[in-house]
Amino acid sequence: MALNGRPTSPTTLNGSISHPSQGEARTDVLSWDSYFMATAFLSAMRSKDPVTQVGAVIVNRQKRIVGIGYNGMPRGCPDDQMPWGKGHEDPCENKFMYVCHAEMNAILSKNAADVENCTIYVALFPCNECAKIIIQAGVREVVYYSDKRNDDPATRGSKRMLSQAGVQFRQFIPPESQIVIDFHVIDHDSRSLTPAQ
Ligand SMILES: O=c1ccn([C@H]2C[C@H](O)[C@@H](COP(=O)(O)O)O2)c(=O)[nH]1
Repeated sequence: MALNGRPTSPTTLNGSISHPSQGEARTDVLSWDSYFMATAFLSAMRSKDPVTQVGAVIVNRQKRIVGIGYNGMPRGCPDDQMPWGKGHEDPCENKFMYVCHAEMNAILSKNAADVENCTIYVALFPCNECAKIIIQAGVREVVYYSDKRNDDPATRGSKRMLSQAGVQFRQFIPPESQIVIDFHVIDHDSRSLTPAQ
């Protein structure tokens, strides 16, 4: 079964289809791209933004995660005391004045000396301000999921800068329609992640 060319069966923690016998390695595991993009979306689930939740994950050349973030208020600015709307005539009453973007948070949270030559996985194509930070940090590749703002000046400017700076960008096309973590089907008592049969 396929939907828009994609398989419809969800990828679950135990793998979706094959059940190799013991002694054989599982083969239908998540690809690296799916793994990191799913992690970016998991991070986005922490965002308090009521409209758009963005997650970002930075991965080095050894496939290690060296930074992760989501869009949110700056440290020390309480979420419940900051504005989350965007329709106020006073810019200081709109979220845009304050929210730190996911990409910036991922870069600033790095647990490595730097993020030179890393890849950043992002739920949404980075805006122009994030592109500046990505370029200046030495990130060499952007993998994005949504390009829904491709007509916005912020996205057009971003693509212009990334292209000029030699930062590659490509869209992630998910090979699976879902990645499911269903705690109810995970067998607590088993040493494998295979649900109880
Ligand atoms: O590259 C980006 C662009 C935007 N964000 C964040 C900033 C805001 O919290 C939302 C966008 O809000 P809208 O109400 O959808 O305009 O997304 C980001 O983290 N990275």
